[in-house]
Amino acid sequence: MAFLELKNIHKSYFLGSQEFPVLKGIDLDFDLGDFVSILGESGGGKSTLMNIIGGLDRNFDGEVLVDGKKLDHKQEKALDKYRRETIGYIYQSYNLIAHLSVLDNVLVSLDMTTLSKKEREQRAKDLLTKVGLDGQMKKYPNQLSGGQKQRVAIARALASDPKVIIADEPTGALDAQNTKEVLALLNEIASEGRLVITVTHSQAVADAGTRIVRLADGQIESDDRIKPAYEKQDKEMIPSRALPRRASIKTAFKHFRHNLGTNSLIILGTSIGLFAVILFSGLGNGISGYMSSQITKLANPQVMSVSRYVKSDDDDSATAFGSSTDTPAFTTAQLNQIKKQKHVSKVEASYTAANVNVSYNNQNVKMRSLSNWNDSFSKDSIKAGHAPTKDGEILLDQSAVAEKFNKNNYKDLIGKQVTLSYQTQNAQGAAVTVNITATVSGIGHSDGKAAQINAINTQTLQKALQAAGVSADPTEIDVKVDDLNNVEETAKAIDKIKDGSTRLYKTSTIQSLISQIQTYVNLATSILSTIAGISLIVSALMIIVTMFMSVAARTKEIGILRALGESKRDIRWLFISESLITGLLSATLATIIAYLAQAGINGLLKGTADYAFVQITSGNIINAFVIALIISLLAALLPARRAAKLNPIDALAAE
Ligand SMILES: Nc1ncnc2c1ncn2[C@@H]1O[C@H](COP(=O)(O)OP(=O)(O)OP(=O)(O)O)[C@@H](O)[C@H]1O
Repeated sequence: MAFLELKNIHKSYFLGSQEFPVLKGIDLDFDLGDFVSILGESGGGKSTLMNIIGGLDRNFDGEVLVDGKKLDHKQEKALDKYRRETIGYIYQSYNLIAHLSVLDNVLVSLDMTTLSKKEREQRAKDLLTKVGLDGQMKKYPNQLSGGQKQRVAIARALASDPKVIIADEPTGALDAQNTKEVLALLNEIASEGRLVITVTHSQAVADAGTRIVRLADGQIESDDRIKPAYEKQDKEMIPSRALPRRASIKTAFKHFRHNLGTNSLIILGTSIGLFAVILFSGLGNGISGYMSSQITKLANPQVMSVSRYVKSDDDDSATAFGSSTDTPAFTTAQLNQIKKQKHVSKVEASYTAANVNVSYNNQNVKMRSLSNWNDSFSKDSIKAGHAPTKDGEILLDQSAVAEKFNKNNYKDLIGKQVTLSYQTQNAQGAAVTVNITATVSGIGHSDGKAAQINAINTQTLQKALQAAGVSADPTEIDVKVDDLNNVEETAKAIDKIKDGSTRLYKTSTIQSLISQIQTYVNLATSILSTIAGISLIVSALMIIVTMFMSVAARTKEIGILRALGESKRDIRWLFISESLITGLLSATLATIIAYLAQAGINGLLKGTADYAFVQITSGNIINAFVIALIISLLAALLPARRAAKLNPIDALAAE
C-alpha cells in the first residue's frame, strides 16, 4: 500500500456559473523515499494538485488517502493536524516571515511539536547548519540572498519532521549553483525516507528526482520511474501538538516589536485616555476624603442635627434661630420624646446666627456665623483656652475673628470681654437686635476657609434672646447618640416618629452629609472620567484600524502559518494577543504617568493644605487595566475574525 493515494481527483474553478475544470480525474500513488517531480505546462493544474495533496484545498471531488486512511476534507481540524504533522512546504518565493529572524522562522514550525524548548532550539540550529546557514541565524529574511532564503525555507519545512515535503517550483528563482545545491538537499531529504513531491517546469530539475509525472489537460499523461526510490526508514517521527497559546503570544510580541514605532504611538494615545481616567478617580478619592476629614474634624459624628419636619421644606439649610416665623420650634414634650429614644444620650438646643458684629477694644469684626457650644463640636476644634461651658463665655474663631483683633498674639484675647450684636426677627416678624456681652474662654480652629468655629455658651445666648424679646425655643436640636454605630439607626427611628399620620422630625447626620458630599464628588468624578473615557473610543478605533491594516499587510504570513498547520483559532489568537499587548502596555504606561502626576500634584498642593488630594487606589489601577483589556479585546475581534477566515490558498497567493 502506498503512503499517499489520490483517487479520481476532480477540481474545477467557477467564474460566476461558468465552470473551468482543471483536474479531470487524477489517480496517483506516492511512496516514502521517492523524489517525484510533477511536470506540466503553465496553468496545467500543478499547483492546484499540490494544494489538494498538502491539505490546503478542501473544495474538490475524489479521495486522498494517507497511510491507508481517508483524509476527511470536511473536518478542518483534521486537516490542520495533517499539515502540521505530515506536510512540509517549500515555495518558489520562499514565503519566509519578514519580521522573524532566520532561527525564529524555523522555530515557528517547531512550536507545534512536543519537543522541549531546548530541543526545539537545538533542532532548529542543527537544521540550519545542515542547509549551510550556520552563522546566519540571527539575520532577518531581507538580509539574505535568494539561495539562502530557500535554504531557510527547506529547514523550516523539515523542522516538524514531516513525512511529505511539497516543493512548488523550489528552484524557480535560483541560479544554477543554488539550484544544484537545493536539488541535492531535496535528494538528501528523500534519502531519509521522506516523500518529496516537487512541481516544476524544468526537465533538468525533474531529472534530479526518482520519478516524473507529467500532467496535461488536467490528466496524467505519463508516469515514469527514472531511478529507484530510496529506502523507506522505519524511524519514529517527532509527535506534533496544537500550537500553545504562549507561542502565539510570543510571535505577536515579536511582530509588536517589529512595528514598535507605530505601536508606541497607539500606546501613547491610549495611555493618555487611561491616565485621565485614573487621575480623575484618584482626585475624586482625595477630594471626598479631604471633605469628610474636614467635616469630622469640626463636628462630632456621634451627634446628629434634628429639626421639625415641614412637608414643603425639604432642604437642610440652617434657619436663623428664634427668627423664623415658619419653622416650628420644639416643644418641651417633643424634646422629652426624642430624649427617650433608644441610644439617645443627650439632647441639646442648637442655635445658629449669621453676620454677627463683634466689638473689642473699639474694633469691629463681622462673624460669619455663631453657634451655641454643645456636643456637636469636636474637642479638636479648640486651638487654645477652653470650651465656653460656663455662662458668659465665648469661643472665637482663630483666623476669622481673633487674629483680626490681634494678628500676632491672638491668644491674648482669652479672658477679655467682647460685645456682640446681630439682627433677627421676633415672632411677629419685626426686626430686633440681640446684644450679648461675653468673655473669651478659648480660640476655635478651623482652616479659616470652610467653616468658622465661633461658639457661645447656650445659656448666655438663650438669656440674650429672651432679653431681646425673641423666643428661645429651639428650631433645631443636636441629639447625641451613645455609640457611633447607632447613629444611622437612631436617625431612622427619629425620622419615623409620627403624630397620627404627620411626620414630626427630620434628622441630618454627619454621615449622611458626608455621603451626600461623596455622592456629588463621585458624580463629578464619573462625569470627568467619562469625558476622558471618550478619548478611549478614539484609541479603540485607532487599534481597530491598525489591526485591519496589519491583517492586510500580513495576509501572506497568515497563509504561511496556516500551511504550517496553525488553525483558525491560532490565527485569531495571534491578532488578539497583539492587541492585548497594546492594551496592557497602555495601561502600564498610564499607571506610571498617573503615579508621577499624583506625586507632582500632591507635592504642589502640599503648601496649600497638608493633604494628598490625589489618592490613586489599587482599585483605580485594576479598573484601568480592565478597561484597557476590554477595549483592546473588542478592537481586535473583527480584524482577528477576518484574519482567521482567510482562505489559506488565497492568503498564500497575496503579494
Ligand atoms: N482561485 C482560482 N480561481 C479561478 N481559477 C483559478 C484559480 N486558481 C487557479 N486557477 C486556474 O486554474 C488553472 C490551474 O492553475 P494552477 O496554478 O494549478 O496551474 P499551474 O500548473 O500550477 O501553473 P504554473 O505552472 O503557471 O504555476 C489555471 O488556468 C488558473 O488560471
